[in-house]
Amino acid sequence: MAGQMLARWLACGLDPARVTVLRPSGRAVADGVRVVTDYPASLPAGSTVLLGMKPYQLADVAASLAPICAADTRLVSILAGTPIADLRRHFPMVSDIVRAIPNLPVGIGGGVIALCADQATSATAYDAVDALMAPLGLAERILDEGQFNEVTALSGCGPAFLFRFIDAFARAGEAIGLPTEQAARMALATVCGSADMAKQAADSPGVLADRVASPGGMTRQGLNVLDADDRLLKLMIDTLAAARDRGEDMARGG
Ligand SMILES: NC(=O)C1=CN([C@@H]2O[C@H](COP(=O)(O)OP(=O)(O)OC[C@H]3O[C@@H](n4cnc5c(N)ncnc54)[C@H](O)[C@@H]3O)[C@@H](O)[C@H]2O)C=CC1
Ligand SMILES: O=C(O)[C@@H]1CCC=N1
Repeated sequence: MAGQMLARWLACGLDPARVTVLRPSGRAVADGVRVVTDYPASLPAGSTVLLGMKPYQLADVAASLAPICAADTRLVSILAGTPIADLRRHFPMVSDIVRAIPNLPVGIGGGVIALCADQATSATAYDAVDALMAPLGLAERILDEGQFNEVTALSGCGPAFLFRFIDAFARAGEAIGLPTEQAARMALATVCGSADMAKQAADSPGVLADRVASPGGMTRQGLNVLDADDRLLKLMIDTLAAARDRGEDMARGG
């Protein structure tokens, strides 16, 4: 995930010489970006540190990273299910901490980045992190951190659910008799065109769906299947709730 963010920042003109990536593998990241496998003795003044490892690694990483952070270090965490209070416990010397949840399309500038900060983080630092996210896509401030697992389920995990939908849509086309490749191509183009249209339309997607349906026609018959007993809605609610609940487990150390 962090690699996608960095790729977009670099594509938008970030000077690679200003970036250092710490990754145990030491594998190169991008031209001009320094990769290290161990922590430096100190961080440059006013550094912004992006935590992009797995959530369960927080304590291990903090044990080495916290001692080299200073009061002017700015910390941005993308660790799912990891509350700001946990970050504060592991990085007591850092005052500016922003919790963020990006999603994978940030790599092409079409992402969604949820942001949250507590009262200890300065407005200037929060604004700066918000501005940093601007080239990645839509940055949304979440006022109540208690909703962060819900947000993560919707926008952080969302691309996976939508990719699964596109795949199922294409396979359904194949199942009713279309050639595999053609069904995949047409399904994806239909999703992209519909998403673009929904973005530009004054009406909600719910209204647009009804507009496709000619009275007594084919679309209505299909919508009746999706709508019966709120089948699709219930499936989406169950999907997001399961993802949200996992975030709550992770916040409890599970
Ligand atoms: N995959 C996604 O769409 C999203 C992921 N996240 C969060 O991003 C984080 C990473 O997830 P992914 O990118 O999916 O996993 P990943 O396995 O692709 O990336 C993990 C990264 O951590 C680095 N790493 C491993 N051990 C480390 C250590 N000891 N110190 C420093 N770096 C270390 C690895 O080099 C690797 O680049 C997680 O905390 C996840 O919750 C948040 C939003 C969306
Ligand atoms: O699966 C996960 O836990 C992370 C959080 C959002 C997307 N990937």
